[in-house]
Amino acid sequence: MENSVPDNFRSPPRIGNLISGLIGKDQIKIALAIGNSRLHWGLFVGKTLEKTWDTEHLTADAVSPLSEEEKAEYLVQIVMRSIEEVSSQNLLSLPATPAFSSPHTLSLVPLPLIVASVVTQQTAIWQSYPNVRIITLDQLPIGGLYPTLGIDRALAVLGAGNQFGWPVLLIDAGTALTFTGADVNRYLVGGAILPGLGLQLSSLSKKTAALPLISLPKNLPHRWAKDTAEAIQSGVVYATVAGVRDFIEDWRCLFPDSKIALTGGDRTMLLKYLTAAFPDTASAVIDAPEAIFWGITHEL
Ligand SMILES: Nc1ncnc2c1ncn2[C@@H]1O[C@H](COP(=O)(O)OP(=O)(O)O)[C@@H](O)[C@H]1O
Ligand SMILES: CC(C)(COP(=O)(O)O)[C@@H](O)C(=O)NCCC(=O)O
Ligand SMILES: [K+]
Repeated sequence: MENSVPDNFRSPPRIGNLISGLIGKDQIKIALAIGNSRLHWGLFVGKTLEKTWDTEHLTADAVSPLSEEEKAEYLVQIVMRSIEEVSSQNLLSLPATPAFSSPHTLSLVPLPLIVASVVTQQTAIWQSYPNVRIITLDQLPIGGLYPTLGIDRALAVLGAGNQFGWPVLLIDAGTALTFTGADVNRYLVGGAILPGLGLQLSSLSKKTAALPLISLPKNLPHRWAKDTAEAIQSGVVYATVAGVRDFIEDWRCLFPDSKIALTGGDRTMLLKYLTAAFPDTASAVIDAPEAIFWGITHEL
């Protein structure tokens, strides 16, 4: 996705026929969950989540020179271009009807956008979108939230609880690795935050003279490494899975029948390591890539 003002910014955007037909019907809503690494998009038709995808953050430099009107136009175009990109990959499994051929100018009919963000600078950019709603903690049907809790954590635990049942522990393997647990009354029990797998690796290389930037291993590595890259992988992976296991097992002592759901960009790798190291613990974990969007469903 473009990160600067597109060349053809002032030209009318091209719209897929399918989508343009649905716009007039007021059925499509776009959810944008802004994490610390990237933007997470969800396309809803009615209350059904049809598609999710990720893109990069927008840069403030691309947006700040624009007037308010231009910002609005630019953001509408960003949304539509993004949808076009994913829709060319077989976006909507909806039946096409003749009504879908009616032309719309998107700048006149911006799709409703619902934003949940933990990145203030990115929130500020999206506030210029003409038809935006920003979800805040006080709107969520979940008790015991503290004021600085990340909206991503609150929505994802809500979504996982609604989908799988309560109590629930939601583990988000994103930029940060977070645990968020709620009881049978949809009341926040509490949680924890540590650096995510990617962040552990990048911070080691950024804050040391000798350590290179290493990527995550494809599988559970050897624990007792004899070169630097493998030593970093071992340290990060074994310490993280041990910690994750400890949080899960402690939660299961408190709530033996609880569901445990895993989301976030590193969830597949984390689950692979956990499965190899602690199969019993891992077998209780449910893959839930869309947890935050299930939480947003409630807000549509
Ligand atoms: N295509 C990708 N781009 C960026 N990060 C990715 C990608 N695929 C997997 N990841 C992993 O996802 C992690 C970030 O998780 P994500 O849930 O996207 O973060 P956030 O919600 O905090 O923006 C990174 O640490 C990285 O290892
Ligand atoms: C903990 C987080 C940084 C996680 O963000 P993410 O990794 O999903 O981008 C975010 O939820 C946040 O800024 N939380 C505020 C502090 C709290 O939840 O207590
Ligand atoms: K996240």
